[in-house]
Amino acid sequence: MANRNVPIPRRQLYIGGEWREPVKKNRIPIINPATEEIIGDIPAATAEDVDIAVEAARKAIARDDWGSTTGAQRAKYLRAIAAKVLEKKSVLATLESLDSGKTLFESAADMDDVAGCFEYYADLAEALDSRRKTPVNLNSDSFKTYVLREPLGVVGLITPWNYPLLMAIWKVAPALAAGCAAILKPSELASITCLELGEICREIGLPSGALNILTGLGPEAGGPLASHPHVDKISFTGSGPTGSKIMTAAAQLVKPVSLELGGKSPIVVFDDIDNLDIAAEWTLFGIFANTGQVCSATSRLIVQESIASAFLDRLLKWTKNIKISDPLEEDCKLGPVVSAGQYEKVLKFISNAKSEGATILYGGERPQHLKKGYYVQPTIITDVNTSMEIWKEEVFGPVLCVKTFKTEEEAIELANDTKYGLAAAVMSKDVKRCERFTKAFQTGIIWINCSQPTFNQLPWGGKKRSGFGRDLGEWGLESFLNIKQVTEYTSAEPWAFYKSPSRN
Ligand SMILES: NC(=O)C1=CN([C@@H]2O[C@H](COP(=O)(O)OP(=O)(O)OC[C@H]3O[C@@H](n4cnc5c(N)ncnc54)[C@H](O)[C@@H]3O)[C@@H](O)[C@H]2O)C=CC1
Ligand SMILES: NCCCC(=O)O
Ligand code: NA
Repeated sequence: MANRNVPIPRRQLYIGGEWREPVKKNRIPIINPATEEIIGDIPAATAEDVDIAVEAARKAIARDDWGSTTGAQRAKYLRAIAAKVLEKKSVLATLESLDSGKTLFESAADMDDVAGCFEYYADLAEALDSRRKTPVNLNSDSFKTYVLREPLGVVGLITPWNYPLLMAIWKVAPALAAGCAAILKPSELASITCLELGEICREIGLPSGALNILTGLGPEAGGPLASHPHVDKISFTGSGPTGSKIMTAAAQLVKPVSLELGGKSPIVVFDDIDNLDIAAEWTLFGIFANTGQVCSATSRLIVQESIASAFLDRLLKWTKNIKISDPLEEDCKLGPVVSAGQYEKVLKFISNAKSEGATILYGGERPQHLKKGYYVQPTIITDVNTSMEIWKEEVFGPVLCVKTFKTEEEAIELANDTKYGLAAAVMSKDVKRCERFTKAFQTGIIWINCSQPTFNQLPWGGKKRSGFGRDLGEWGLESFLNIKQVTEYTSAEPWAFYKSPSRN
C-alpha cells in the first residue's frame, strides 16, 4: 500500500503567480471517495476572483516576459514543468488517487502522460517559430502577403474530475505553447493536483499570470469565466448539459468554444477474432479502466451472435479476476467512483435497467468486502433493447451493456444508434471489414482491435452530441492560435479605383 499519509497541501487560488485567498474566503471540502472522509479543502473562487485572474492574464500577455516570448522560450518553461511533474510523480499520483479514487497504477500513468504532454507541446512550440509567419505567393506584382499564427489571447479552460490533472494539461500545455495566457477551472470534485501544478509553475518561474488556477463550483467560478467579456475562448471537457450552458453563455459574446462531452461508444466484436481472451481483455479495459469514468469508454458491447455465449463466458472469467480495493493497494484495478452523487447515479442506472427488463449478468451492486467508499462492482448487463436508458445514456461508471448481431449491416446500425459520436471500436481480423467500419462509424476516434489507447500526437474529440473541436496533436495547438492574414500593397502605382481629384 502506498503512503496514504501524504499531507494534503492547503492552497489558495493561484493568480498572477501568487497564492491568493478567494475574495469571499469560502472553501470546499475535499472528500476521499475510498473512505468517504474529508481530507482537506480547496478555495472556492467566485466572479470577483475570475475578474482578478482575467486581469492578471491580460497583463501577462501585455508584458514582454510572456507576451513577446518565442516558441523556443516557452518550450523551456514547458520542459521545466514536465521535469518537475516527474520529480514529484509519486506524491502527485498519491494525491490524485486520494482525491479521485483512481487506482495508484492509473494515477502514476497519468503523471507520465502529463509530463509527456508538456514535452510534446514543447516540441510543437519550438516548431511554431518557423511557422509563425508563412508567406503566401499570389503571383502578383502589387501585393505581398503572409499569414501569422498568433496566440488567441486569454483562454478559459474548464475541466472534469475523471483525469483531473491530465485533462487539464491536454488544454494547459497547448495553450501555453501557443503563447496564450490561461485560466484553468478544474472540477470541484478533484482539484488537488491542479493546484499543485500552480506550485510547480511558481517553482520553475513561469511568468506571472501566464497560467492562473481557480478552483471552485461550476456555476460560481466556471460560469463567470465562460461569460467574461475579456476571455477570448473557452475550452471545455465535461458533461453535455454543462457544455450546452457554456456554449449558451459564450454565444452571447460570439466567443469560440470547443466542447468535449463524452459518449456512449460501441465496441463491435466479430466471430473471426483469433483469440477470445485478447478481445475480452480489450473489452474489459474499454469499460472498466478508470472505473468506467472515461468519456470514450466503450460501454456498449455489440457481439456477433455466433460467439456471444463463448465470449460472454470469457468476459465473465476476466471480470471476476479484477481486484477491487482501496485504490492505493497494490494491484488494485478498480477503485471507487468519484463521489456520492456519481455512486447514486450509477446504481440508479443499474436499477432502471433492471426495471426495464434487462438482465444483470454480473455485478450491479456494492462489493460485499468493502463497507465504506463509493464502490460499484464491474457490471455486465444483457437482454438490452435499443429503447432502454442503459443503451442510450452515458453512465460514466463500470457498466457494460451487451447486444448481439447477425450481420455486418446490423452491427453498423447498432453502433451508430446513439446521439453521441466520440469513439468506436471494432475487433476483427478482416482488414477490409475494419476499413468499412472506419468509414461507417460516425465518430471522431476509431480503435481497431483495441479500445482506449490514447496518444498525444493524435486529435481527440467527437461529433454529434459529443461536441466539437479537437484536443491533442497539432489540432490542439491550432485551437489556441489566431490566424491573421497580412496584405501589403507594394506597387508604386496608384490604386486608380476612384477618379483622382488632381486630374480634374
Ligand atoms: N465527458 C467527460 O469527460 C465527462 C463527463 N461527465 C459526465 O457528467 C456528469 C456530471 O458530472 P459533473 O462533474 O457534474 O460534470 P460537469 O460537466 O458539470 O463538470 C465539468 C466541469 O464544468 C464545471 N461546471 C459545472 N457547471 C458549470 C457552469 N454552469 N458553467 C461553467 N462551468 C461549469 C465543473 O465545475 C467542472 O469543472 C457525470 O456523471 C458524467 O456522466 C463528467 C465529467 C467528465
Ligand atoms: N484516456 C483518456 C480519456 C480522456 C477522457 O475521458 O476524456
Ligand atoms: Na475528491
